[in-house]
Amino acid sequence: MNPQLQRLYQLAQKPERRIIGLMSGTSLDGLDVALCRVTGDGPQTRVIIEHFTTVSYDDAFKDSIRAVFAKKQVDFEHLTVLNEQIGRRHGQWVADCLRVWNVPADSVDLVASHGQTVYHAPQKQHQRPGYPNATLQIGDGDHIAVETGIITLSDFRQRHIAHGGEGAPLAVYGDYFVFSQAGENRILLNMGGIANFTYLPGSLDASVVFTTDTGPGNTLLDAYARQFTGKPYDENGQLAASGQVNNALLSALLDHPFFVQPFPKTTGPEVFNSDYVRDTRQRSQTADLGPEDLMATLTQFSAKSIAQAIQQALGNVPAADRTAMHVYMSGGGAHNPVLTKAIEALLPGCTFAKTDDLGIAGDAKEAVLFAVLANECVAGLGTSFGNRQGVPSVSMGKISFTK
Ligand SMILES: Nc1ncnc2c1ncn2[C@@H]1O[C@H](COP(=O)(O)OP(=O)(O)OP(=O)(O)O)[C@@H](O)[C@H]1O
Ligand SMILES: CC(=O)N[C@H]1[C@@H]2OC[C@@H](O2)[C@@H](O)[C@@H]1O[C@H](C)C(=O)O
Repeated sequence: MNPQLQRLYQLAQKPERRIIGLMSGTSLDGLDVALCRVTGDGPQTRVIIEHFTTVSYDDAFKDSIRAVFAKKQVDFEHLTVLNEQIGRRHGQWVADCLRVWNVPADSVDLVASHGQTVYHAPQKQHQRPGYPNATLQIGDGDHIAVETGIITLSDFRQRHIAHGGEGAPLAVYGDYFVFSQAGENRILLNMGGIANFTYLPGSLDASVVFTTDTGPGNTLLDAYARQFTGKPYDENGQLAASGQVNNALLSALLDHPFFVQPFPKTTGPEVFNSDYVRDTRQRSQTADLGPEDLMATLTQFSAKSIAQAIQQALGNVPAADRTAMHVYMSGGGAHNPVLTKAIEALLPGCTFAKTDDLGIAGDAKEAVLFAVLANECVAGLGTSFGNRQGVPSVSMGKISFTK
């Protein structure tokens, strides 16, 4: 037997696994690295984060990704070399982190890598007859395995699609396994570049667990903060706080087919980008809006589309479960008080906290998710989510050996 297969077989039987989860999201801010101790599987999964850091991307690396990111037409050679480059860099950064943390590579069982999404194309969006849902993450896992010397799982989204999903949101699996609480109805709301949420019933019934993207989180805020201030984001929502929401632009922004599509649904910066804002400003005759008012309006747009999606989705939840909904926020948007306060004001029936209050730092949550998915892939017994659309009952991830 290939000794690496033997190693995989052995680590699958361990009572506890040390897994590094990696996430590089749509904000292109950097690589989130979470070293986790994972025990159990499925709803018995327990995670302790031993170390967490974000390795920031330098401007040249960001620009190199932006050259292909969410673009219909790209330089194909650049995309090809970037696939290898991202894999290699991510692997090197993991090796650097392990050195800084003083953790020997051979004490780590697995790396679980999301890679970099470069294009997300659900069928509802691309509308090409005969073509399925599609999504593309690059940063090949073989490089990570070779650079770190650790067996690596990657490319998690494809099996979701092969089983009829849109390849996202995958957060639902980690949310259900790690954050479900008997007797408490929870919404786990993540606000990255794009926002999504998971509904976790206090009954713990996997067959009613629900997930969807809601639309933009920070992606538009970042694009305009970059343009207006030269900084990567609107820190603490300062610029937005100094402006007024323009209702004409807000309603025009909310008038997009994505918001009337049935749940569950996914989207990305392919749809919600500065071209969309520019066209909508022209359509609503708000092209002359100043930076502060535009930021205030875009922040309210994210808040409103998130709150609206939660309200609409909860309409399908049994009335008895709709009460006392506890929302736990995570992702970079949870640091933006203008955004979080707007959401709280729009959902007066809910209580609000952060996933940090449940023991998982909101900035680390998505990296932890991939550690949980890798744990499930090698050691999971399989959890049935019934026939819920968007939550196929499958394991995910592809395996890269180190040699
Ligand atoms: N103090 C802050 N004030 C305002 N916004 C902040 C702050 N800190 C972080 N953010 C926002 O959070 C973003 C990063 O969020 P995060 O890392 O969750 O996104 P991501 O993982 O790339 O996205 P996705 O979940 O869509 O893949 C930043 O680009 C910024 O918009
Ligand atoms: C295709 C893709 O990368 N989608 C991301 C993105 O960022 C947030 C939202 O859109 C979510 O659907 C997804 O990531 C998280 C980790 C998810 O799958 O749950």
